[in-house]
Amino acid sequence: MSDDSEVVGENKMEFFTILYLFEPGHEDYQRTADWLLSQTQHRPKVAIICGSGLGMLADALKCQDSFKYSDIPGFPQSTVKGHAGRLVFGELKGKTCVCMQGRFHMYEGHSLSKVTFPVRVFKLLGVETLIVTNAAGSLADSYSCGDIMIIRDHINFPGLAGLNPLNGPNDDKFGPRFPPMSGVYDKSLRKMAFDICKSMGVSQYIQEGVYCMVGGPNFESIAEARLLHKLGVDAVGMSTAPEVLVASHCGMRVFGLSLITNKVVKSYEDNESVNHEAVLEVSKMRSETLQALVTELISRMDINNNTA
Ligand SMILES: O=P(O)(O)O[C@@H]1C[C@H](O)[C@@H](CO)O1
Ligand code: HPA
Repeated sequence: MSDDSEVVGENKMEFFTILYLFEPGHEDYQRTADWLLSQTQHRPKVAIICGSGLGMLADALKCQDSFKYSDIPGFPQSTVKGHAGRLVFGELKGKTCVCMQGRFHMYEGHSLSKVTFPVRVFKLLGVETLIVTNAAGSLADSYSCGDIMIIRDHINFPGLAGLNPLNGPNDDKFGPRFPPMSGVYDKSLRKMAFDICKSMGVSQYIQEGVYCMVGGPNFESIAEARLLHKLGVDAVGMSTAPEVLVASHCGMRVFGLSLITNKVVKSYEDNESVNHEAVLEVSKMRSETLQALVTELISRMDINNNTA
């Protein structure tokens, strides 16, 4: 007969085992991918995830096939303003792409496997490169509102605290149990983006730095902002790291951009405060530059395009 502590331990295991039964399995991702493949002739090699207010990135796609998230079997729903909730397939300078107009955030109540569900579906569609974009607040003193930060690396705060989309049984068909996270943001794509910005004449507001994901939905307190600043964070937001993690786990190449929509308040003397409307307003301000940058980056990418 086991003592009480052993019984508690056993129950705990059972709880987590039951919990993971409700997580998507390989057949769920496959079902969604098969449905999409049956609805469009496009066979994308590049996927773009649009951050808050950045859905216009999809407007550049030609010969579009577009699907509301609510019509896609297994897809979660967007609930945040500035995230339209549409998946758009199309051609960009001869390269086939799929673009998420709206992403899923943990604070909306989605589990991290739901937040990252589309990324694994993209993998099954044949996507090899993921471009992530987000709206973020800056901690770096040298950054200004409207700057575009090429993401060099990230700090995944929820991940460090044990909230990880790869928790639970590992699906070896996607990737290894213990994936490395160093060098995830592709160096050659980052260099290419810098070169493009130079030729576009916009280098003065291009930065490169470290993005930090926090859980949200609240913006940071001043003490939290100071902590992040001390940790070397350049920009903070509420997304991106889980998507990048899952993309890298299944072998995708990753490139990321943060649009600096606000400076995070770090001083008790500062009476400014941020709000979502202001974030969306600044996103609009840089939409053309971001679209031109992403379009040129994709057009220069070495992609083996095969259309169905
Ligand atoms: O989807 P992203 O990361 O661009 O959205 C940011 C973070 C919050 O969802 C929202 C705050 O305004 O914008
Ligand atoms: N903090 C967190 N997320 C954000 C911010 C911010 O200041 N701005 C846009 N998304």
